[in-house]
Amino acid sequence: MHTDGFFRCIVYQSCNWRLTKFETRLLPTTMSSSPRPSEDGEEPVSSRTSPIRPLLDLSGAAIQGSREDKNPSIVLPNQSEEISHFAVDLGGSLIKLVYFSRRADRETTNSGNRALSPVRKLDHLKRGGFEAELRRYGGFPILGGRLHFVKFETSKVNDCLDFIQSKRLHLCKAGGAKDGVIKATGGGAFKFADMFKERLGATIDKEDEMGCLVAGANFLLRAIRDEAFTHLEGEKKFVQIDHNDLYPYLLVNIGSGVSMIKVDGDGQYERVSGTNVGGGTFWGLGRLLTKSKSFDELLEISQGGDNSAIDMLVGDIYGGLDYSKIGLSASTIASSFGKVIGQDKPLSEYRREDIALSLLRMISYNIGQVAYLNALRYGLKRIFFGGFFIRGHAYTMDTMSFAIRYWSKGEAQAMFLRHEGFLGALGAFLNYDKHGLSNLTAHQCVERFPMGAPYARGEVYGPPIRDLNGKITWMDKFVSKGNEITAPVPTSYPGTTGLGGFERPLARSCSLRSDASAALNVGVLHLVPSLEPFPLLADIQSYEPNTVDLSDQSEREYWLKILSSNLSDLVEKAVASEGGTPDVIRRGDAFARAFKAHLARLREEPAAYGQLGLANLLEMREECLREFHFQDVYLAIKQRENEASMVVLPDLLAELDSLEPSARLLALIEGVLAANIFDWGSRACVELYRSGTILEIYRMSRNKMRRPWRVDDFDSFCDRMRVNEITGIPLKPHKRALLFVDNSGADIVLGMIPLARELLMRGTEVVLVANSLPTINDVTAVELPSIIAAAAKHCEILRKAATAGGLLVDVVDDDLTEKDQAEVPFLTVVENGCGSPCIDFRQVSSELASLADDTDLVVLEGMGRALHTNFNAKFKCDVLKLAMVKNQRLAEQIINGSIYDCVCRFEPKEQS
Ligand SMILES: Nc1ncnc2c1ncn2[C@@H]1O[C@H](COP(=O)(O)OP(=O)(O)OP(=O)(O)O)[C@@H](O)[C@H]1O
Ligand SMILES: CC(C)(CO)[C@@H](O)C(=O)NCCC(=O)O
Ligand SMILES: [Mn+2]
Repeated sequence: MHTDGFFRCIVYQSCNWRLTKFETRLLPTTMSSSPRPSEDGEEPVSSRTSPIRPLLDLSGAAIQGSREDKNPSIVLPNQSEEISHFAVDLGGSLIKLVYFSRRADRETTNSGNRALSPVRKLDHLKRGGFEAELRRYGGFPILGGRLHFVKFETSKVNDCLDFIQSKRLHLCKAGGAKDGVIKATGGGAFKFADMFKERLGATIDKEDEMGCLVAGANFLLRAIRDEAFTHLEGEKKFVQIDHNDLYPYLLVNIGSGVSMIKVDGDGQYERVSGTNVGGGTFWGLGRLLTKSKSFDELLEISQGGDNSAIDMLVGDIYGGLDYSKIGLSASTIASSFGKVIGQDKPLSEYRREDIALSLLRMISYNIGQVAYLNALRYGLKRIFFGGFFIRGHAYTMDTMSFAIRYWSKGEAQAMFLRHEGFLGALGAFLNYDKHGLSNLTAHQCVERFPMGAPYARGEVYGPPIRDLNGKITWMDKFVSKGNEITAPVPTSYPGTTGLGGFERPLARSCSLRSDASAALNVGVLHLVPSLEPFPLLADIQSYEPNTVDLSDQSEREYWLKILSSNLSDLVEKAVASEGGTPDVIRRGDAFARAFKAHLARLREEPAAYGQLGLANLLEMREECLREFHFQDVYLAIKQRENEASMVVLPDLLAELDSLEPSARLLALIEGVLAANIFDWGSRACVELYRSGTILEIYRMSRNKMRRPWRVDDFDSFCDRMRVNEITGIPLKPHKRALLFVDNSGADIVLGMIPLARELLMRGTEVVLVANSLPTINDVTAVELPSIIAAAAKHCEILRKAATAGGLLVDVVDDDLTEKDQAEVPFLTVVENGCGSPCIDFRQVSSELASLADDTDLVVLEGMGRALHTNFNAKFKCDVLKLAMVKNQRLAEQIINGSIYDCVCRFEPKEQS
């Protein structure tokens, strides 16, 4: 949504249309003022869903309306609403389906505001923005869209075909797919080929199973940040994979049977071993022996088992003693199921729980051991386990990790993959030509965990949901089911003496959830080609956006509690923001349930969605609101505060202009800090608003601005900003400053805009960097131009700079001569690519990234951008971090201070 203007250019370019004719008309970026809700409740439009570089059907495309229009609409009459294609892995036990979707706008409308100046756009294009990108991606455009993961039991292949038909996946030709051809792998690609032809009229294009597994694993390890993890003694740890040091590794895919593949690079692999004792063996034998109805039931009952009732232990043979000479303890399993031979008992006299556990341990240890031997054989240190046998089950993973660690004496490491069972399907999917997906990297992938979609999380729960209403209804059902799910299943640890060949694996968090909730481990993967790492980060490898790591339990609890306690207030505002009708109330309710379910899930399994930081939590809340079509909860508040602040602006500017340069700079920084108090995301501040008007609070806040602030680098900043005492001309003016702005109202109007003006006066080009999508009361890139226009009415400098920057093209500015134009630095606006109050500099809009070259000052304003995230981030240029701390705990933690303390941290570019 947020790069419409750019989008259009790309579309034309990639189709070799002549761009010049429409160029000037099309260039102003326009944005629809808020994210458009999707018609299908399943897929909310996301902040990071950028529509650039899609494969669109442009036949019959036409300009709508008058050609004299500044921003004519383009109609794409033949563009279907959603372009999808898919690939399947038809395995012995399960069918895995990966499908792609994107919601192409039927027409790209031009209503709404301008977020980027045409000048900025031209600039970017001149730099060869998209040409360079196309080159980078080997000439193939990358699709923006979403990848969904779904699985079915192979015995229910008809359900899978129904699903494909209901989603009309087979009718799509995008992604280089040939008419009626489906990429498929696994044995079923052969077995079910006729059935696919009959039911769908589609031909199966068979892809080699091993090649697909490898392609899928390599893609995941490269493109998904928190994909691989270790699991030892109940503890899950995400592993940051160094892409330059990934190969060689051993891939062990535990499906029905097991394949072991030595992987040396992209497309370079060899299947070195396999074993027929695999997932099918566990489930098949388990079902026979325990009468379990489902695979998950079998796993679940194993948790209440004691395998010493079934297994023959070393102690059973050695009269209770260890066989210490060869390093075996009495509790080592000497022979799985061996105890049974001496007991003339029928099956019914054994506990099914005990049988399930014996079986699980037998199979897991065996696979672990064979894997280890193969790793040893080829000198491989890393073993990645895939396949649905793992099922994200803590005990299974612990057992296998234990085996690997034990046998390799700690030399080799077992790692697991979040998309464990989807490797093959993903690999087959990547084989579609020309979608360029294989070139995607982690910064272009954003994983989302939508609630309420019956088939978005790897499982199918019901018929496709067609609209929001259906989704809400489904939410009701999900949550009533979810209540059972999210309550941990009591797990009794058997005080067994019969604990395996190794010490007993301690799977602490091994309460097993039913499918619905466990499946949340796989989200919907949003592919956003227009995201890039911010080039001014000092070191992207070591960059960690989150200041506070929520892996500490009390920390996590604290923030989860804050989010829960703020929820009812938020829902109330959300409902009011959309008119408060009974329908909206229902929607608000569904949002609250969904978000509570997320929180409950995280409480239970903190690593459920990958590594958890506060930024992720806050973003999840915004995403969840968008999922239930809440567009901009604080819109009315933002507008009210903007207007109230604008009234004060002229007096403030006059007051500032009466000061000497250094006193003025201080007043400006004080102003930014004081105005940063207006934060509807902070509970403490919301309490304040109950007792005062905006101006009263602002004045109070200003009066409290006594230096030294808790973090106070003002002197050093002031020094960097020194001016010639006689002429008043800055000694070392910055060339370009990027101001990352925070809240609407006083924050932007009385804080950041005056600071921008000061920089402009000093000859520095200023770019205001704001969010692409609404979040709390933060100002968005779409809203900024009109705020600047209003401010420009009171200020010549702003007016000239904004006109020069192309922000005020609608205002005919007769006073601005060409000479003026050349002299005045630009004031422009750019969106950051985010929809949350925090910023992860590994994933920003390409427009923002393209501005890095000439930037020598970055100003990060506000708690979210400068404290929760990026407080410790290092940049390649001068950086000023300004924020008022509006949370007591955070103040204590990061600045050893207290609530309402201020941070003015200046880190000059390191002189090389
Ligand atoms: N809901 C489930 N139903 C059946 N098996 C399951 C389920 N969940 C996990 N499993 C386990 O996963 C195994 C199947 O894993 P996977 O889908 O990776 O293999 P597959 O592709 O079907 O088999 P193969 O590759 O050998 O043809 C089953 O044998 C079983 O052990
Ligand atoms: C036959 C396949 C490859 C089918 O996915 C798989 O089930 C497997 O690797 N089985 C193990 C066969 C063996 O190597 O003994
Ligand atoms: Mn398989």
